[in-house]
Amino acid sequence: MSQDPRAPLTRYDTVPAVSAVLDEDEYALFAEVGRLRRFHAGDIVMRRGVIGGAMYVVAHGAVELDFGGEPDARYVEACGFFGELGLLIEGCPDQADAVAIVDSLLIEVQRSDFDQLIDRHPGFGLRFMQHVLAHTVHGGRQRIDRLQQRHDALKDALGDLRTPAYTSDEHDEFIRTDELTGLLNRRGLDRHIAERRRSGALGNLGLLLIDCDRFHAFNDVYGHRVGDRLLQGVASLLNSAAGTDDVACRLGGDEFCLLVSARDREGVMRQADFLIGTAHGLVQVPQSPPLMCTLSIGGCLVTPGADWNAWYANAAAALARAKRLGGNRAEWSAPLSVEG
Ligand SMILES: Nc1nc2c(ncn2[C@@H]2O[C@H](COP(=O)(O)OP(=O)(O)OP(=O)(O)O)[C@@H](O)[C@H]2O)c(=O)[nH]1
Repeated sequence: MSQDPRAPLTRYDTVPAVSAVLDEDEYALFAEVGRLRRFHAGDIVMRRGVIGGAMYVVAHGAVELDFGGEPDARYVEACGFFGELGLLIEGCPDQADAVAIVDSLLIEVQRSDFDQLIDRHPGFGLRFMQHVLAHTVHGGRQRIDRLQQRHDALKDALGDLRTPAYTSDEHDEFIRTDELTGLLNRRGLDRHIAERRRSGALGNLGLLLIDCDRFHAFNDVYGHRVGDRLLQGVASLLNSAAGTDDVACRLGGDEFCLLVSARDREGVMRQADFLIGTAHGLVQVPQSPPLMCTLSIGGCLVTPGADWNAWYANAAAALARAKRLGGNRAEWSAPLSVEG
């Protein structure tokens, strides 16, 4: 059935949406012809390069799309759709790997379902194709912008290489900084402690050793990239808790530390409780993938006469206790007897 171009406007003739999210009417029509399919977290929904011919609409849950060669994956949540090109263009391979990142319910729409839909609602077919086209063009434009930015960054980097532009200060900062989080790395922390020791500023200091709870499982469920984002979130949390003289560091993997100005156990543990409480609060925010995981913390006072290895061992003993007790808590270690 073809539509008279002079026909009055229907509700499908409005300006097409740019994002790959269906409005209420579109969603209802796909739900009418599609088939509900359940996917568990980690299940593959479609593979890049495979000729699939089906489109999916997220009814509940979330799916990660990896287009390959793009720095960031795209997340599709309720009412979002993907796989539409495979549906609309016969023989067109799917453009992305799609993986359910939580248990999800998807509406699968085969080409025969879509044909049925067009027969029943011809105006809808036109409107949906406009929507897909607008989204594809917009996505293409974004991709071009990103390529342009990458090109500019590479050009700058090349320029920097030609002129040995790194000052020794910049080089110094580079080797002291953790690339993922921007916090100090172990080398940076060692230098910081050595400087403080030289200037006699190791007194009234506490050490918090901070570790993410069950991070291995988090990576398994949500993927390494989402795990990276969570580590960046932990770093932001530490930065926001750190006072002007405090220093946050990523020791490696999912282990961090915070050197805090504090005279006694109360001062150190106040900071630890703030971190535990804030992380726990963020975990409660319904968000997929989650913003945060719970933390475990071991705290102790820094004894200036001892060295990093002794402080670390002291805080690590408290951290191990916090983990044994189920995580999401801070434990304390009594000060070492060595005095400087
Ligand atoms: N995403 C991401 N994961 C990392 C990175 N560095 C280390 N990991 C992962 O962090 C996980 C650390 O897990 P574990 O130390 O075994 O402990 P856990 O699962 O947090 O368990 P508990 O500490 O006992 O609660 C490992 O699976 C590492 O692969 C990183 O830079 N990014």
